Amino acid sequence: MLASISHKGHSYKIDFSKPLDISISLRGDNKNPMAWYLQHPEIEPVIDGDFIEKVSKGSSVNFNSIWFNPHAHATHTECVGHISSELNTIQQHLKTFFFKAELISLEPQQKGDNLVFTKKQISEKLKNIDTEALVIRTLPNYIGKISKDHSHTNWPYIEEDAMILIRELGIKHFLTDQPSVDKEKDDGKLLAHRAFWDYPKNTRFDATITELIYVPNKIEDGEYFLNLQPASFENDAAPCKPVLYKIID
Ligand SMILES: N[C@@H](CC(=O)c1ccccc1NC=O)C(=O)O
Repeated sequence: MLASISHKGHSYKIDFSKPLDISISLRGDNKNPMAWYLQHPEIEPVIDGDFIEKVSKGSSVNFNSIWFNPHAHATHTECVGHISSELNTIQQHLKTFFFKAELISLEPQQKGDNLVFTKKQISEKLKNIDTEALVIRTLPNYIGKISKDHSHTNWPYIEEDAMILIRELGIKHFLTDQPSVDKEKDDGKLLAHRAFWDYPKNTRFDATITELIYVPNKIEDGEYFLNLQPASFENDAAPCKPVLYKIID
């Protein structure tokens, strides 16, 4: 299914039959990725007395309850509600779901004990400074990311001035394969989150950060259309299925 898109004075073609899924599927065992010191999600049948709501146990339906945390377990999209004292939900603030996007792959730089993405790296690699969404794939990229336990790993993070650049370029949606854009243990500073949303000075309520994506190696760096589709949760964050579409011409 081909679609022709007119966007900011340019014409593009994409093929809806060729989605490039950059989400991680959620599962109820320890092959699920984990962060923030939680154990894995649970997907378990409802139990009513002696009766287990599972077809293989005599029920007419499979009827599972699911326990998970969007920030720790799922590809998830968050809004400023993640760091604000007042309630701001992804359902309230994200109102459109298609964006022009650029995917770049970056190897974080060692600075002392930390691995960081710098302003220089991003400004050198980014081709389209007009992009609405920026997707960063961390190098090295490997399939183990879809079941990694990130807790206590001090993952690579975005330096504050790099995030200020991203905001100043007008990029509204930022996607990363790390559990956070910030350093794991930062005494609550959350410098990149605050810089991205410009919170509390000039808050960008419609801007989002999507974490714990996985971008398979077969997807090349470049420009795409992005369908960013978080589930309809009245919460700061919701599980999300971001999908890229290659631009055909
Ligand atoms: N980096 C913060 C902690 C933090 O961001 C956090 C801690 C526990 C559970 C979730 C967290 N952030 C989730 O996005 C700190 O060290 O205070």
